[in-house]
Amino acid sequence: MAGSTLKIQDLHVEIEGNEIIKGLDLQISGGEIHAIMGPNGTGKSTLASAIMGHPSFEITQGSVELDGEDVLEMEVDERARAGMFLAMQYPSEVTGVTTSDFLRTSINANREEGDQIPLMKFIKKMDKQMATLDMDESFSTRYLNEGFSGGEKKRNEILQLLMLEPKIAILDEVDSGLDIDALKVVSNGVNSMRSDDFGCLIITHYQRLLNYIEPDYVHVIMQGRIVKSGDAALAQRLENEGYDWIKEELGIEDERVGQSQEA
Ligand SMILES: Nc1ncnc2c1ncn2[C@@H]1O[C@H](COP(=O)(O)OP(=O)(O)OP(=O)(O)O)[C@@H](O)[C@H]1O
Repeated sequence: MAGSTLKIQDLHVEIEGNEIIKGLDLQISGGEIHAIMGPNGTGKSTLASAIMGHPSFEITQGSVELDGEDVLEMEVDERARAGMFLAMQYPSEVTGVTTSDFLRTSINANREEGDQIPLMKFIKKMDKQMATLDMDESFSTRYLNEGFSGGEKKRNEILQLLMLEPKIAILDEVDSGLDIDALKVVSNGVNSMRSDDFGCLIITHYQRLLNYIEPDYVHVIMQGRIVKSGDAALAQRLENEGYDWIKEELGIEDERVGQSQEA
């Protein structure tokens, strides 16, 4: 079967009683790269966390389905096993667990008991993907993200993407903290995943990343909803003109950071 489809309909998400996502619709299918952009505090990371099942975010309305299966009924590990992946904006440091052990355990957790990845196959794959990402092999034996620089953490998130080969990935600001060379390397890594079996949602503030990973669709989120969609040219316009023209079009006077407000 070619590609999976993640379908989000009328999603409403609250945190501590504050509604952040207010009726969001989005569909991502295999073969498609979507980018989502929007001012600070408009709910981009909230959307990513809610889709992946972070317990702090309460979904009060709407649905998220992967190939017709109710994602919201799944535990976090079931979502990963179903083929969903999140590269986090702020990856956690995990002392005592090496990057290599983490990756092997994660891959095997997504496989059936009798189908665990053979050690040599795993090592070969990891070496290959670390080379793709221009990562020194010493990272494999370091504790997960411990003492990694901001850019190294982001590379490590993409290493997980390449190793786990999800059907649908959400990349939350993978470009933040990357130097220019690293941006290209990370983009090449993401582009190497491009196929009909892979759909991707890229959360970013900067058009620059989208020069390297060309999106099929660009969406703008404001006030917890997608208020505009287009192609790569939309990202270019945002880069040149900012968000004011969209606010004017929609009659949004003040996008206050961190406050619930009515549209
Ligand atoms: N754990 C939390 N407790 C309280 N409020 C939260 C929490 N997490 C997020 N929020 C609030 O939810 C709103 C949306 O945050 P979110 O991180 O989703 O925005 P964002 O669009 O990803 O922002 P940015 O572009 O700055 O990364 C913000 O006002 C934020 O302060």
